[in-house]
Parts: sequence; structure tokens; C-alpha cells
Amino acid sequence: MRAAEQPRASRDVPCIRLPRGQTRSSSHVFEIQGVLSASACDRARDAVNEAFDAGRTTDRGVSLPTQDVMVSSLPQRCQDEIKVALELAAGRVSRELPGVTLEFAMSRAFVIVYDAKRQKGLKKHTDGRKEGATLLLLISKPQRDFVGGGTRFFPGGILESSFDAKPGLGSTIVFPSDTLQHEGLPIKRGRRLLVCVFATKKQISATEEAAPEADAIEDKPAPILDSPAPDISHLRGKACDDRALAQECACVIS
Ligand SMILES: O=C(O)CCC(=O)C(=O)O
Ligand SMILES: [Fe+2]
Repeated sequence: MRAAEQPRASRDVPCIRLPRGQTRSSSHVFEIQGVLSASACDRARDAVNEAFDAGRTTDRGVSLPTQDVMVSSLPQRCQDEIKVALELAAGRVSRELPGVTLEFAMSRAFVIVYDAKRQKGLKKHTDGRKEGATLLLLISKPQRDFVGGGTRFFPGGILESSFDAKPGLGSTIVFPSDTLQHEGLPIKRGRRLLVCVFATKKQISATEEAAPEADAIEDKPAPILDSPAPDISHLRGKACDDRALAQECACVIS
């Protein structure tokens, strides 16, 4: 990693609970701002566009019509920068939810490509990773690279209305994968690129929790969420290569 891209401590990274202004929201949606620099985002965006245009895409093998680019197919520098950014975001969220960390495998991270001339958005669904969290990192810039888009959440509580997350370039949103319905709002122009990884929740002891920050960034699995998880295994898709991948890729259409 170059000197200019050194990770910051997670405590220095702004983290906002969504929807804004509702301190007691039960939705567990967080926006962690500025975890990937603008130059690193642009590098990743260019590499993803190149892969996408060359047809180096995959799908999740289930009913959602996404065309994704695997992070593992990007140049090593982009992979390293994205890994640090996701770990920083995960570490920051863990500070909000003590006692829990998230584990995620970078080998399974992918970039969702929305294109105004092709797939513009994603209909309402929940993600398949049971009791896990979804991390979405925006690597193309609103208004410059695309217009429209955003993630709409449907908390489902009697008094809770839907709300939208529209993070800026290099920011990440984190939310419970299997309990919170959401959709990708359609874009009107350009390409909206989102790095996506599904993480597993892990309980940690007080001793582990007290470990130094540097460990958390370099070695520790990333952090979070504590929502109850309904059993939705009967609804999952079945087309990914291995069982674990199929489970985390599968999205449930509501
Ligand atoms: O487009 C978005 O903001 C949401 C993406 C999403 O929900 C997914 O890829 O599973
Ligand atoms: Fe999703």
C-alpha cells in the first residue's frame, strides 16, 4: 500500500445511524463516511468499467438480475485498497455494537454494476446471509458518474416508514442482510458501482474486544449487527458453486 492510502483508525471515521435524526431507530443501518479515498475510488471504478465492458462479469446465480465484477479480478492495488476500506467500515460499526464482530471473505466480494442502458436498479428483497450484515461501498460518484440511485430500506415496524441511504463517493452502508428489506433505486444516467460483501456475525469476548485497534484492522474479522433472524432457508436460491456462496448470494424476492 502507498503512503497516501494508509488506513485511519476506525474511531476517526464518521459513522451515522440511518435514518438521520432518529436516534432510537430499530433498523441498524449505518453510513460510514469516507473509508476509500477519491483517487482509490476512481482507480477501482476504471478497473470495474474495463472488466464490465470486456464481459468479465458474473451473476449471483439466483433470481436477481445483477451483472457483477468480482473484486478478485481487479488489479491487486484496487483489491488491497478495497479490503482496507471495508475493514475500516466494519471496525467503525463494531464500535457502535459492542460484543460483536463481522467476518467476511474478500474472495467473495463483488462489484454491482448498474448501467442506465441495462440494469438500472434492483427490486425489493432481503439478502441471503443468515444473521449477517451486508456492506455496500460506493465507488462511482453521484452526479458525475451517475444520476439517481440509492438504497431504499423498509424497516417493517408499524410506525416506521421507508427511508433512503445515499452515501457519497467512498462511503459505506452496513445493514442486517436477512431481516431488512431493501431495494436499489433506479439510476437515470451513467453507472452506479457498489462493492458488496456479505459478512457473518460473530460474538466476541470482553478480552478480544479490548485488543488494540491495529489488530482489528489488519487481522481481525470485521464487526456487527444484532437483529433477530427468521428462518428463510426454504426461500433461498440454488445456483452458486458451493453451499456457502449460494447462501450468501441468494436474495429473497418479496
Ligand atoms: O443498489 C443498492 O443500493 C442495493 C444493492 C443490493 O441490495 C444488493 O446488491 O443485494
Ligand atoms: Fe441486497
